[in-house]
Amino acid sequence: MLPNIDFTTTQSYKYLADHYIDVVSESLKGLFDSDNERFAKFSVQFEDILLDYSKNRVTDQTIALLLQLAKECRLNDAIHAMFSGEVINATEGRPVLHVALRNRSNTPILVDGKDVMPDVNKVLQHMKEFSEAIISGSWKGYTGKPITDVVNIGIGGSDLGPVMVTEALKSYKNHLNLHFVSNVDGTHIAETLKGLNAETTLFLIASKTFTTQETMANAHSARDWFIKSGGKDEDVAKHFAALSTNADGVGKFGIDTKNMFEFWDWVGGRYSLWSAIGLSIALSIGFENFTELLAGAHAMDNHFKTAEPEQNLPTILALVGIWYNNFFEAETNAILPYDQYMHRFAAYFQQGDMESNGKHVDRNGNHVEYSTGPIIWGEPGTNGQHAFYQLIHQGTKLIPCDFIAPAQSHNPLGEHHTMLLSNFFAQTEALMNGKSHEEVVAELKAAGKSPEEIEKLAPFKEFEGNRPTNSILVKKITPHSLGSLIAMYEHKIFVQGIIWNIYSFDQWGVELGKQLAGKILPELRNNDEIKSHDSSTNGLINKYKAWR
Ligand SMILES: O=P(O)(O)OC[C@H]1O[C@@H](O)[C@@H](O)[C@@H](O)[C@@H]1O
Repeated sequence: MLPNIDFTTTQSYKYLADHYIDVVSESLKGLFDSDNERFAKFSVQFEDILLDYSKNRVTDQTIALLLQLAKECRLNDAIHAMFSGEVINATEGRPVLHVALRNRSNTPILVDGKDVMPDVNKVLQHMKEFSEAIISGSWKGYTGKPITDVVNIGIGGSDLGPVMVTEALKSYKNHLNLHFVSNVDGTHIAETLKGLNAETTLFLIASKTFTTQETMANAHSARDWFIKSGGKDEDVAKHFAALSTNADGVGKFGIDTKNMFEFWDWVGGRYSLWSAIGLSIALSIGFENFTELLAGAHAMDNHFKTAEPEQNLPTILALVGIWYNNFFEAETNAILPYDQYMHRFAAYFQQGDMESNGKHVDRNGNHVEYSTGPIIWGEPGTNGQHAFYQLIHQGTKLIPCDFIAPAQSHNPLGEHHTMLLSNFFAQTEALMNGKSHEEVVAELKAAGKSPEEIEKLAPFKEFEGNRPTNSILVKKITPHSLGSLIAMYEHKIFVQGIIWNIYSFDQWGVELGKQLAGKILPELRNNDEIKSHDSSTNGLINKYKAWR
């Protein structure tokens, strides 16, 4: 059982609310000036990942109170409940065990009294054999040629993780060309299939439920294309594999169950890249590297489970996030990787975080009276600097940012990486220090501006500063460190969900739109005038019918 505590009724919450009044008037610059030990105090390292959270609007007391909050919300009990396979996804009646998928120590994890590890290992073995056969070319297509292209068809959690990881680890990639089709917009599959040869293409139909409209539509179109290109029904087995929990659905689609890679209902879609859903990753970077990704995540799991809260990276990140979300009333959290390979990292955690903690009902079914999950967004640096950083620096909104950068580049080209990192360091410093009126005046004076011009221009050139950031410096983005980094954010989301007393592992909020689309679809199949909806929806549908 998860604890069930309204965090706003805890003693630490009340202290934090009072304490906030003091901290809000403090400047980060001042906090650094008055404490030489600030970096040493407010940074933690786990393996090759350094989290520096010193550029946050926190004091010793803030951190102490936040840690007390975690304690009062019985975070440790919640962690124990997850890792021991309790049914913590109560609205779906399931345990939450993505940690079992990467449990490299193989210690038994029980669901309904049965150890899940033998099944986990069996699927991993299947993934190993299959990926090795495809990569080596010993697996042949229907005309005897080796596979050159792999198309993963899936959406949401069955797409975002594999896309993000295969991009982030592109420098580990082998000769196979990877493609991802997610959108039901026919353009996505049509454009992808354009350059492909059916004889050498492998489709992975990735869907936990094997009922998702988009994925099923794309899978059928892929099958039609395959048959039209010359493949026969009996050749489908050589070119289609399924990654799913739904064996019946897979069978009905016509995929040989020998080519089905199973996972289980205790794996949430947005936590499934560690499961069979990761097959495209294993194909792209090889099974050894895939297991390194799992090992990195497992190492972070152990850290999360055992490290003291004040040394615990996911816990610290979560608590600092709560400080901004619930006291400063920050609405968003930007994730800004200074690594081009990680360009889908923020998009990945948009689902990871927002589908998990975008909930307004607590674990008792009551409407919460506090803010829950933040809006997650971001793009890689330095691109973002030339796009939206203006608002982060000088806008009216407080945007806590996570800056992530590798110390070592996979492409050490001239001075590029040094330049990239100089921006990484400069941005967090600039956001913290800002630029005072005096500094702006001195600068304008030095540039030869008149006193009138200086007076006019100065306000526009000033930066208030005091804008908080986390810096996450990683030695190098490897399968191992990336695994740890992803798991760190996953557990951050978990901790926040525990404190907000919400269920982080269901996603009922995606259902209503699906239901309505199902109702509207048949209405679009004829040319009758539609009157059954509100005037806006009727008007739009009828105009669409007139224009199509
Ligand atoms: O993997 P399948 O079952 O196709 O689901 C794909 C996605 O569907 C969405 O509606 C959400 O429920 C996601 O959590 C899920 O990842």
